Amino acid sequence: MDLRNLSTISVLSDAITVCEYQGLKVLRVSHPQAEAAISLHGGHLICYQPTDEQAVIWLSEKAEFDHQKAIRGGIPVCWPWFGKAAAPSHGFARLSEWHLQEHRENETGVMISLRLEDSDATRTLWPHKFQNLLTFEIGRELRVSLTTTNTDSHHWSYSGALHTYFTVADIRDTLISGMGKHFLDSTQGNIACEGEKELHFSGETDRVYTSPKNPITIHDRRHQRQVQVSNEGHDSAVIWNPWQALSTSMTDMADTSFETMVCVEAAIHEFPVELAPGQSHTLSTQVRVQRN
Ligand SMILES: O=P(O)(O)OC[C@H]1O[C@H](O)[C@H](O)[C@@H](O)[C@@H]1O
Repeated sequence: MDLRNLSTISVLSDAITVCEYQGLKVLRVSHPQAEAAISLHGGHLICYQPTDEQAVIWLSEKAEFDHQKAIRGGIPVCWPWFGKAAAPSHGFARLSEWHLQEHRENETGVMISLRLEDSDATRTLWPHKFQNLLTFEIGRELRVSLTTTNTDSHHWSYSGALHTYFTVADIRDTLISGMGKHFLDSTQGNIACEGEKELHFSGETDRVYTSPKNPITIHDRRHQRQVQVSNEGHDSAVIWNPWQALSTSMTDMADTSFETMVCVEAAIHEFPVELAPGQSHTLSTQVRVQRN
């Protein structure tokens, strides 16, 4: 996505502009340390590129910008469940309109916070009151934090993920370390497996790593860089690449675009977080690029 193609609605500050892109409202961040874009539909970060660095976050060239759909790429917020535990898949947060709560900036970067609360529409899908604050800290590094508060009068629990899509030069020349050895293999009916310390890619990969370390490192050998992903408030790391056949079957992915992406997701998967009235929990992911 070329951020210059977004049409300006209003200027919020030196670094933040409210724009329109194919009917969606997008906050464009242009700061000496980094460029980024966040769609209010989904609370979805769709671009992040530190200055003098290649794009870090992957966005499908065929992504559909539509209020009814999730955007393919970026950082979808999967909440209050992960996957097909209920409908819609990955929960309703990535399909909801988020609201700007707060923004700040200084010489190191920009902070933007978005808010999503329960409504009649969310309560028909999930009968609980909540408040979600989603905070983006954008600079040389990226940090995304989802703080969930139970605003209801009864306990409830949730799961989910910050489902980050990373750009790589070539998935066949990429390896991942730090995700631990134990995983559930979604391509084989979620059987428990033990893998190697490094993950190489040669086919569809859809794994829930259940004892991940910090950081998980994406070794992008052709870009001659390492992307370090440090997660908090999670219990698992999901690693996903759909490979050729699945990419071809998806209307919002080009046939070969699996070659330039990999998802490393901070997930609450194994142990749903239970919150008493008034309690909060934060799930976060931090992304740092290091040159070889
Ligand atoms: O197509 P979506 O609903 O966005 O899901 C995309 C992918 O998300 C996760 O990584 C899951 O582990 C995959 O099984 C799923 O295919």
